[in-house]
Amino acid sequence: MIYTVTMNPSIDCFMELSELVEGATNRASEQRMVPGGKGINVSRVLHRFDIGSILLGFTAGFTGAFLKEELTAEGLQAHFTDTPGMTRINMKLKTAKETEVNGPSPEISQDYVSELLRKLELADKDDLLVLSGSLPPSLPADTYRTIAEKTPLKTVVDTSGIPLQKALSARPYLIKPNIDELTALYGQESADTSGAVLLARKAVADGAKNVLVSRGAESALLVSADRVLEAAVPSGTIHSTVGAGDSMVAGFLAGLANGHPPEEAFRWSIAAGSATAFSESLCSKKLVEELLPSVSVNEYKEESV
Ligand SMILES: Nc1ncnc2c1ncn2[C@@H]1O[C@H](COP(=O)(O)OP(=O)(O)O)[C@@H](O)[C@H]1O
Ligand SMILES: O=P(O)(O)OC[C@H]1O[C@](O)(COP(=O)(O)O)[C@@H](O)[C@@H]1O
Repeated sequence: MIYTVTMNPSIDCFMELSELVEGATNRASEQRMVPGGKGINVSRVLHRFDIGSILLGFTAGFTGAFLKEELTAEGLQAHFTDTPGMTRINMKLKTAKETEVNGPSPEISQDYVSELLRKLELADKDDLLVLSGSLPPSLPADTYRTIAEKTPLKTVVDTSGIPLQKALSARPYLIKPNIDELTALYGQESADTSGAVLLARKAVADGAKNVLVSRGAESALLVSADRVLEAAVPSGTIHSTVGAGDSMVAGFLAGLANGHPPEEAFRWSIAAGSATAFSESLCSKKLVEELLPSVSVNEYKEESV
């Protein structure tokens, strides 16, 4: 079984408008509200691949109730813990560009993390744990590391900044930084492909078994102690990149769950990320399957590192 943890879920409220004028009343032509948050998106995509997961994390208020209703109606196992406050709303504004305003997290006390750990005690040692998204600021920055260290489960961590840096020492099976998150992790402004490989290798030296680096339309890398793989990303028309990174995590896990080795799971990951970027919402299995043949993976040339 796969457990996904979303400590700071959201309702993602998508609005389309021709332009966004600061300081004016803007009117949207379209509006759509969907469950959001990184672990939740991973579970929603896995479900499209007929892979079950248990969704853990914290929900609050009527927005939290909406989340649980929607996810349950979709056939997902939403086992969230209710907390005081209000699950946030994240605005996703689509003009010619994508602008995001993510709401603040409710305050979550340490007691709720203890309750989450109790729920994880039910997991089997062969289960997989996905810790995804930002941490509520009321929790210590090493919360993911603490959870990963307290469970015997193989762990995937998809977060950024200090929580990611701290989680590395818990030796996660996989981390999935985008290029900005990877460069920020090591205090750099930017990195080209060889720079990204160097930084991903640092992350491996610091504890990650596999580092899946997404670089938007440019390429993606899968770096582990013994090899570096690079893949080109399919081209297509972008509808919304919200959830594309989460779809990569889900695609990778779906590939593994279907018995494929990591290099093939890497292909699934890119096909899923791009399928979401080319869709209005999260990817369909059908589009992922259509894109798969166009994703080729190569060993990264060592001499150019
Ligand atoms: N312009 C694009 N064209 C094709 N695929 C894209 C594009 N932007 C994103 N993707 C897909 O989404 C994945 C994740 O995108 P990226 O922006 O790097 O990560 P994140 O969503 O985590 O910030 C990419 O690896 C790729 O598969
Ligand atoms: O927890 P964070 O970092 O604020 O991110 C939450 C947001 O990220 C998403 O999970 C999408 O993430 P990606 O685009 O990186 O896949 C949204 O659903 C959500 O609004």
